[in-house]
Amino acid sequence: MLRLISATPSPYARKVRIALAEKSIPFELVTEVPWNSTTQTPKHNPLEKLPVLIFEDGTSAYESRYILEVIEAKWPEPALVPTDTWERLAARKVEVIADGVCDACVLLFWERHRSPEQQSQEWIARQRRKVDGGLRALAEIAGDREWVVGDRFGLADIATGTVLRYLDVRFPEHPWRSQYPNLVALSARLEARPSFAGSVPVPQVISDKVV
Ligand SMILES: N[C@@H](CCC(=O)N[C@@H](CS(=O)(=O)O)C(=O)NCC(=O)O)C(=O)O
Repeated sequence: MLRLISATPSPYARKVRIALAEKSIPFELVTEVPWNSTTQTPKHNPLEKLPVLIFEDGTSAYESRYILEVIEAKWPEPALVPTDTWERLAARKVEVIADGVCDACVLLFWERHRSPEQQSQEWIARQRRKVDGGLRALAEIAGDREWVVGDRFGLADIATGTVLRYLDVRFPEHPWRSQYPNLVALSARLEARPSFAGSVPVPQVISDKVV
């Protein structure tokens, strides 16, 4: 059985969970805390990050963007990336922006885990700028169209939907809902899909000291 190492808050893992669900690919969800010493992730990814997709032969794929490319190659229908080269590249650019906002949220989250005197306000401000800039770009790209890129649901919607809901977990005070009504409407449409409803992110308990 195909296995996916995931974590309950992970937006990167949620992209993969949604893609597998949208393609009706059966898999075992292995939920863990990659920040605890009990994690199995390093056995399958030398970079020690989840998500990790583990195939029946024991080989693994890691880095969500790469995992999604592998899934698209192995199970092409229904397609989640446009066939047109430039539309496909537009969708991948949306994923770059969305992942970049998630990356900034992760850095912000850990900076805030440091003792107040250790926290760098400059570093926090820098990450917040990346979140604000990325959301602004996503709002401009999405506009008021039904789908973020092209004329059907796909990768760009998965990436955008997952980062928006991830903010509720890691950056709940961010005012994106008042800033971007178009993203609020898009998020509501996407979260109504069974693949999204079945993978809503929630915080996890981290027992080890990480920073
Ligand atoms: N670029 C990676 C990021 C993955 C990532 O940062 N995963 C986190 C967990 S979560 O933030 O997504 O919940 C992790 O495993 N971190 C462990 C580590 O960085 O050592 C991807 O897209 O897969």
